[in-house]
Amino acid sequence: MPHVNMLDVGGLRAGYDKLEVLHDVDLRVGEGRLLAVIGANGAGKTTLLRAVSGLIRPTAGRVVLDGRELTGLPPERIAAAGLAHVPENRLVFPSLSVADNLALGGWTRRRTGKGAARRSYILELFPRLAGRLKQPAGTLSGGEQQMVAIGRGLMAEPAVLVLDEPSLGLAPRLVGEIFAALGQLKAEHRLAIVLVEQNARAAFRVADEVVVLDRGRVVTTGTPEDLAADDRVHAAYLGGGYPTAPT
Ligand SMILES: Nc1ncnc2c1ncn2[C@@H]1O[C@H](COP(=O)(O)OP(=O)(O)OP(=O)(O)O)[C@@H](O)[C@H]1O
Repeated sequence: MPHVNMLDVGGLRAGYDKLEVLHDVDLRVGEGRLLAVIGANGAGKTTLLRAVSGLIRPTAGRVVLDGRELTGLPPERIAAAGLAHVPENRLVFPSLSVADNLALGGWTRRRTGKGAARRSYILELFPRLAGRLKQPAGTLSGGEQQMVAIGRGLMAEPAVLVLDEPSLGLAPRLVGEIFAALGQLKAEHRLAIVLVEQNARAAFRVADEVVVLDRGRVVTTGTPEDLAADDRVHAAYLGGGYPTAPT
């Protein structure tokens, strides 16, 4: 069955002042699919997510969400069109409770009256947060803060979720819980997900497709199985030990 492209990025160029960081980047993500973007430090992964979500303005190319062209729109318009961006460093409002952090994420959808239902599905996804709703978000562990940051993005009922290094600095168990939630979001809620990750091994386990970014260009793309069988990708990003055939 063909996958509907929820996010279609083509010929994207973007950077900072006169520095072009992304040169002609293409990527597509279908409904219910997860695309992992991997690459060395400075490859342009964060810049790519910023350009897609409108935090920086592309100088060329297109960003199309569910058939609607959003290129060059400000970030709040892109968010309202259905794209949630969970940036690096799990930004939560530290003095606000978990419940208030989540409620802020649902602000743009407050008139739908479905806030309570959305919150309970986020608590099913991240059961650790259920007993901590009143706790100030700044007192949570790093992994729990990451869950709040993702939950806040989900409160806006996005069709596309883009995440920047959600595993950074977290214990393996928490990484496992977060990646399991991403698997659930794509399978059960049909979200299209773009996951930028340094932890390529974890990303390969949950991805349907992987893009390798190198100095602002897509150099390889394929399924995790195909890429794990590519010696150069394996040596550069997986560091050996990844099972190239399902066991
Ligand atoms: N605000 C900025 N102003 C100027 N240059 C920037 C800015 N942010 C990033 N860059 C430059 O853009 C390039 C790509 O950075 P980016 O953060 O997108 O890479 P990355 O792949 O996400 O790296 P990392 O894995 O280290 O987070 C780098 O050369 C970086 O120095």
